[in-house]
Amino acid sequence: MASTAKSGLDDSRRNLGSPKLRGRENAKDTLCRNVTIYGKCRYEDKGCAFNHDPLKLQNQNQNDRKGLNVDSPSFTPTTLAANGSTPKKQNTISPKAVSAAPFLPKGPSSSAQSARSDAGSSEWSVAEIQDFVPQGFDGGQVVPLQGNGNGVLSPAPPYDPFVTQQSSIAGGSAVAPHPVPGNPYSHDAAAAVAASMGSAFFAGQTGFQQPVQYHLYAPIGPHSSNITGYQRNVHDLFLPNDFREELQKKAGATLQTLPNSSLPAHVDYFHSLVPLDLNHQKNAAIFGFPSWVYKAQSNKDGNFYVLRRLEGFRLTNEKAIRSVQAWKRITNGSVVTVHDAFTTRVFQDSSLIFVMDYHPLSKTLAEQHLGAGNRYTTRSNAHIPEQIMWSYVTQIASALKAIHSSGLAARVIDASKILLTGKNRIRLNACAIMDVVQHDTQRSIQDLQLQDLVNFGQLMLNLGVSAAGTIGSPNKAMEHFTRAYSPQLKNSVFWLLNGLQKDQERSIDIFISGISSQLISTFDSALQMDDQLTSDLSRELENGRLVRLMTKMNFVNERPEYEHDRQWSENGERYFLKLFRDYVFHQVDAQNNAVVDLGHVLNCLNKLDAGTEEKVTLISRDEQSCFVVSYKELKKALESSFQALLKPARRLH
Ligand SMILES: Nc1ncnc2c1ncn2[C@@H]1O[C@H](COP(=O)(O)OP(=O)(O)OP(=O)(O)O)[C@@H](O)[C@H]1O
Repeated sequence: MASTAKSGLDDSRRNLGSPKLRGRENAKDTLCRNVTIYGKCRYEDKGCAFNHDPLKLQNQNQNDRKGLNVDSPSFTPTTLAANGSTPKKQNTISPKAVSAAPFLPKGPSSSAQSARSDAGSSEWSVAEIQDFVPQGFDGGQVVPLQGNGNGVLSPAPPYDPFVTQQSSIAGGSAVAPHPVPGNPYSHDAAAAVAASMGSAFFAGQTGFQQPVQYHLYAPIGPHSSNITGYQRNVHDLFLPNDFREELQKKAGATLQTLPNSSLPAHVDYFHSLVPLDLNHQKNAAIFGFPSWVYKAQSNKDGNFYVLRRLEGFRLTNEKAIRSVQAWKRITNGSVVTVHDAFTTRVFQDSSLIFVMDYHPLSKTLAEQHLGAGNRYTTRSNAHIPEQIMWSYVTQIASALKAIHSSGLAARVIDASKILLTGKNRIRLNACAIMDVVQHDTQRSIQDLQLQDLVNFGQLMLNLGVSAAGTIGSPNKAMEHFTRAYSPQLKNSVFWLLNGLQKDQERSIDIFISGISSQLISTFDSALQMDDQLTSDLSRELENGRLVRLMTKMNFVNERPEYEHDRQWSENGERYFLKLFRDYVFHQVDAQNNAVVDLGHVLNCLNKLDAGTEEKVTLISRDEQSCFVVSYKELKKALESSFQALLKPARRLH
């Protein structure tokens, strides 16, 4: 870190956002952005005023900085008292009297060890904070994230994070594949890091070392589109839009409330009931009692559940409701989990309530494919493709396998009681209910399980012929199904439909063995989906890290309670952090327009998080002071300031 007053200002300021001084006369000192992004500039010989030789520019920058860098002899940081007392306050910021310099300037060769011991002597000690020690990585794998990170302005229009993918690609994205001088993400930097750590790192393979090199964006595959680095854009850094939208809508639905509702305020340990039924006409065809479905929040854990109410049910046998215990143990991806069951009189009748998992914005298969309800389905039923039929078959088979092997039977396999909770993701929704309401059935469990298989076949048949409208006889339906689907699917469904014939042994296990080849392909689709989600998740991982970093910065910057405490806000580490905040977020272009460049922000924050040796020139708002600090020093400053906040006893007053 170095500071200087006006003397060396003009040279260093060229790289920063002062509109007054960043005119075209300085363009020769600025690397042309076309060179950065495309490797060359078409207008190099046609009057482009910017610099086209990165090497020359780098040398020149190094020469320029000699008078204004961490090695500047004029810089003498005032060390703080060894006993940790408050350092003396200074009236002005001058290179000789800047009062809070906890870290001594380091050359690139200084070791992490010595940096720690130096820092340890001051009030702002960060001895407990580990220096960033870069670990080896394959720089060739990394697509560098590089916006306008060095503060250089170029003739290209500023990067607009809100542009669409196509226009961003055409106009040059904020993400460029070419390494720039001093870029820690480049292959060269990686090689230098590896070299500085010695060959032992590679030869010895000492294993994974901490802290990890976690500031690099390593795109996690598989990558379906074959695009090159410069075509990547800001959308690649976040969840895909449609996925994000889906999650946000689901979150919105989960939090939806119903003001002035006539429903009871509390049902046992639940409150905030919102009805999910689409129609007011209830039929009792399935359970023998009219049923109502509500979303509700639990008092116990704050989570949202679905309450299915069976109106007018009178519990006569305690054992009946205890049968739900066995259902609570069924955890299967294709079954809506049952949590509890109880009776209540808060609806002014005797009602039986089942507590189930809530899956926001789900529809029933009947609503999706059979035209039931009118909220979602306005068009005629579409033919369900064979792949989707197999996906449904696989999921229901999986659900039945879990249920039957627990000695239970689903008893209701009906399109209106199967939930579609995501793209082609279905779950059996009415489990456990029949075991309570028809507890004293005379049918054996084997019989009920065989009936499950028949109901399963009937459901698939109904779904398969839904596009053909009402088909009179079962034979006609089978004919239609035979024409519409492959022999393997037809045979599987017909095998299920014959379930009650005693000519051969039947069970869900036998059925599953029969469709094993389809299971494998559905399993593969599920794995691919899993890969896709992992890849999407990894993008948010980096964003989460940067949010934490920005939170830290904002905790430290410009705290109102320290407004008049010069030790805190206008001197030393906090002052650099404040200027750094301006450097990251508040730059303006030559026309005094705000630079809205997400690439620049991410670039700076990642370098800060990694604590790179790269230096950045910070200028005060009144343009009276200028500092050259490395990201490593900024990182230390941020950490020590944050640690100081966490230790009230050590605060300066
Ligand atoms: N566990 C759940 N999570 C989220 N939504 C659910 C859940 N269970 C049911 N729903 C929704 O509640 C609504 C009503 O469900 P219900 O099972 O009563 O279907 P229905 O079409 O009204 O059938 P019926 O005419 O037999 O009552 C459906 O839109 C369904 O998507």
